[in-house]
Amino acid sequence: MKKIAVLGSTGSIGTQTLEVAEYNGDIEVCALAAGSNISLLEKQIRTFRPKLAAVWNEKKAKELKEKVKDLDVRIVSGMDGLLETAAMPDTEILVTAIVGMIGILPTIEAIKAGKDIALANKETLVTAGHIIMPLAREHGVSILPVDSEHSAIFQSLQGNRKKELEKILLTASGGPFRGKKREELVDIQVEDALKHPNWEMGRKITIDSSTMVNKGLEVIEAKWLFDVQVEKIQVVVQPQSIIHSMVEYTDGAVIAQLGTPDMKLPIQYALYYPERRYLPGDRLDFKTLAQITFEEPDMETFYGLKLAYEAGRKGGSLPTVFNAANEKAVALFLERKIQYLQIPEIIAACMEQHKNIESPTVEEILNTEKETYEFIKNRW
Ligand SMILES: NC(=O)C1=CN([C@@H]2O[C@H](COP(=O)(O)OP(=O)(O)OC[C@H]3O[C@@H](n4cnc5c(N)ncnc54)[C@H](OP(=O)(O)O)[C@@H]3O)[C@@H](O)[C@H]2O)C=CC1
Ligand SMILES: CC(=O)[C@@H](O)[C@H](O)COP(=O)(O)O
Ligand SMILES: [Mn+2]
Repeated sequence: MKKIAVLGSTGSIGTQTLEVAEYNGDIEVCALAAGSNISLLEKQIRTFRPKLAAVWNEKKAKELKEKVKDLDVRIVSGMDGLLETAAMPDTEILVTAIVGMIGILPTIEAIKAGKDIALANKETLVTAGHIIMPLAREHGVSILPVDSEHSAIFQSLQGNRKKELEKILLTASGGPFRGKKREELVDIQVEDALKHPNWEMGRKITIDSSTMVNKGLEVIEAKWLFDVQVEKIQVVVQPQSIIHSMVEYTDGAVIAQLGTPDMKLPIQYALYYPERRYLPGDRLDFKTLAQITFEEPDMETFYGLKLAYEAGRKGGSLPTVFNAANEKAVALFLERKIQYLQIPEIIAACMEQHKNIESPTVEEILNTEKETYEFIKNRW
C-alpha cells in the first residue's frame, strides 16, 4: 500500500486525487485536510477512513468531530492541524492540493518529515521556491509536479540529460478571453471569467487562467522545479489544451506530452512515478482530431504574464508580492468588490511600491504577504 495525505481534499485536485486512490485500490489515505466543506470531508472520512482530518475553521472542526464520533479519526484545526496532517507519521507522499500560499508552512513541515511532495499548490513554489527546493534536496525527498504543464515537462525530460535542455515551451490555453483586447474586458463579470474553455478547476485558478496570471505563476513554478532561468521558458498559446507542454533540446529536437485535458493523469503519474499505470478515460483520436494550433501570448492585454516574468527574473520577495497581490485581487473580484481589469492593476501597483528582499526567509515571505494585503486594503 502506498500511503498518502491530502491537503485540500475537498477541492478539484483533492477530489480527483481521491478518485485516483479509489480506482487503484492500493493507496492508503492516512490524513485529509480541508478548509470548510465538512459535509464532503465527512463523506471522504467515511470512505477512506483516515486516522487524522484537519479543518481550517475551528467551529467547523468541532461540528465535524461531532458528526464522526463513531469513527476512529482525530479532528484537528487551524495551522497546527495542517502541519500535523503534513507530517503525519507513516505517510510517504503529501499531495498539496490546497490553494494559495498558505501551503508554504505545511509543505516545509512535510519535507522536514521526509515526505515526498506531489505538488499542485504552485503558489508555494512561486513564493518560496528558493527555500523549498534546497530543503527537499537536503532531506532527500522528491517534489513531483502535479500541475499539468509541469508534469508534461517532467515527462518530456525523462531519459534525457538536463544539461542538453535548450528551453521549455510552456503551453497556455489563452483562457476564455483569448483574442480580446483590454478595452473589451472592461465589463467582464465573475461568471464570464469562470468559464474556462477546456478545464474544470477551482475558482481561483480559473480566474488566474482568464488573466493569464496562472501562466505567469507557472513560469516561476517551472523555474524552480526544473532549475532554469525564466528567459529559457517560452509561453506558447495552444488553445485546445492537447499539448500539455514541450521541451526543446540543444539539437533542436522538441519533445512534448499530449493527452485529453484530464488532471487524473498527472496526479496518478506523480503518485506512482516512475511507474505508468492504466487510467480509464478518453484517448486522443488522431483520425478525428480537428486541429492543434499555436499562437503567441498577448502580453499587452494580459500583462499579468509580463509582470510574472519580471517577478521571476528579479526574484527575491517580488514573486511573493506578485502572488499575494493576485490572491487578494482575485478574492476581491470574486466578491464583486473590484472590476476585472483591476486585478493586473493591483498586482502592478503592489510590485511598483515594493522594496525587494534578495533571499527572503519564510518569516519575511509571510511579512511581505501581510504588507501587500495592507497596501491593497488601504487603497482598494
Ligand atoms: N484544479 C486544477 O485542475 C489545477 C489546480 N492546480 C493548483 O492546485 C491547487 C488547488 O487548486 P484547486 O483544486 O483548483 O482549488 P479548489 O478551490 O478546488 O480547492 C482548494 C482546496 O483547498 C482547501 N483549502 C482552502 N483554504 C484552506 C485552508 N486554509 N486550510 C485547509 N484547506 C484549505 C479547500 O477546502 P474547502 O473547499 O473545504 O474550503 C479545497 O479543498 C492550486 O494551487 C491550483 O493552482 C494546478 C493545476 C491544475
Ligand atoms: C490544468 C492545469 O494545469 C491548469 O493550470 C491549466 O493549465 C489552466 O489552463 P491555462 O492557464 O493554460 O488556461
Ligand atoms: Mn497548469
